Amino acid sequence: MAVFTPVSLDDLSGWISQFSLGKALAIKGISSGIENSNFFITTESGEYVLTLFEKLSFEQLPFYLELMRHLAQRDVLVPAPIPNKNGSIINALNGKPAAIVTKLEGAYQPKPQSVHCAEVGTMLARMHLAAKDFGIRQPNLRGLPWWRQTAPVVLPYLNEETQNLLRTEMQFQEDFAASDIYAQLPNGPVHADLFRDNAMFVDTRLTGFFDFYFAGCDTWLFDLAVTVNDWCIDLPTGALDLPRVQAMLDAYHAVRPFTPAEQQAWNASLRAAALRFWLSRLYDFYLPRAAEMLTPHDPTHFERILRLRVTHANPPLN
Ligand SMILES: Nc1ncnc2c1ncn2[C@@H]1O[C@H](COP(=O)(O)OP(=O)(O)O)[C@@H](O)[C@H]1O
Ligand SMILES: N[C@@H](CCOP(=O)(O)O)C(=O)O
Repeated sequence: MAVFTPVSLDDLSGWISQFSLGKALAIKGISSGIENSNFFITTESGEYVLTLFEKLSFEQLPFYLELMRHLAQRDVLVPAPIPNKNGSIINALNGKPAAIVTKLEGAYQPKPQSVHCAEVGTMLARMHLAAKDFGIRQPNLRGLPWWRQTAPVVLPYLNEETQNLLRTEMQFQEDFAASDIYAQLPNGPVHADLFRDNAMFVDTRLTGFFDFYFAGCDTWLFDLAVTVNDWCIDLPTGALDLPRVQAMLDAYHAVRPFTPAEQQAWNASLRAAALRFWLSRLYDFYLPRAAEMLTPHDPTHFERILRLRVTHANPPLN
């Protein structure tokens, strides 16, 4: 897995002349992508990542790529899209919209420690602040309206007790989204999928966040909750690891202090973040797309996390 649309060095050599990157020297498919065709490319100017978008269209892509450009220009560590000589960052290659972005150094950290979580907390807060004045607005396409559509579709596949959990949580989240507290939460463009496999490290130094293709406008707290629910847990049980949670929250707070409304909304946001990925994993598990070649992610992981966030006291925001 998986390069869906092949690109040869010959294909690249002609196409790359529209950029000021010099001649193409090498191209190598990246096997780990699941949505797009990704390649490491080497040109006379250095190493980059080339992505051919398999599902997102020319009309949909500007939100994601312009957001990355906006963030990179403000020194947030994200891949910077490279413009062609006309300034365009999205250009057709082999029939697909394509983009070249800078290559982040390092590798993803499968077993993050507090030091990694602190780096992520700092950069996440910087990213939220830097995205505040981004000009394009798109809602989180995996937000409450999508949960409303998806919950009834997956419910028939669940046993009665699990159906109850899903129904109860949906109602809880409807009430939360309609509350005065929710209306006071700061929001803006967020990554919305900042799992440990979407950030690169060299040792303990964060080199950047990538895979912005679930980004959209949502509360900053939701983004932090998604991140904590993946980076700061014991993977087999889903239980929060307090030192890592504290490291991430402290680092975030030092850049962008939490508001009183956020302190009250933290628990509900951790639950919302668990629900979002439980639903998408249930959907992919029970209703896989026809051409899907992947083993779907385990939905019970986020069911466990949701149950824990509902029943256990979660560390507060300070
Ligand atoms: N800018 C980048 N710098 C370095 N590596 C990258 C970059 N973008 C993607 N990659 C590598 O490509 C892999 C697949 O990228 P990803 O965005 O997850 O693809 P997909 O959206 O197809 O799932 C990542 O796991 C990472 O190893
Ligand atoms: N992080 C999500 C899956 C999103 O897919 P990605 O590989 O493109 O990040 C999950 O774990 O369910």
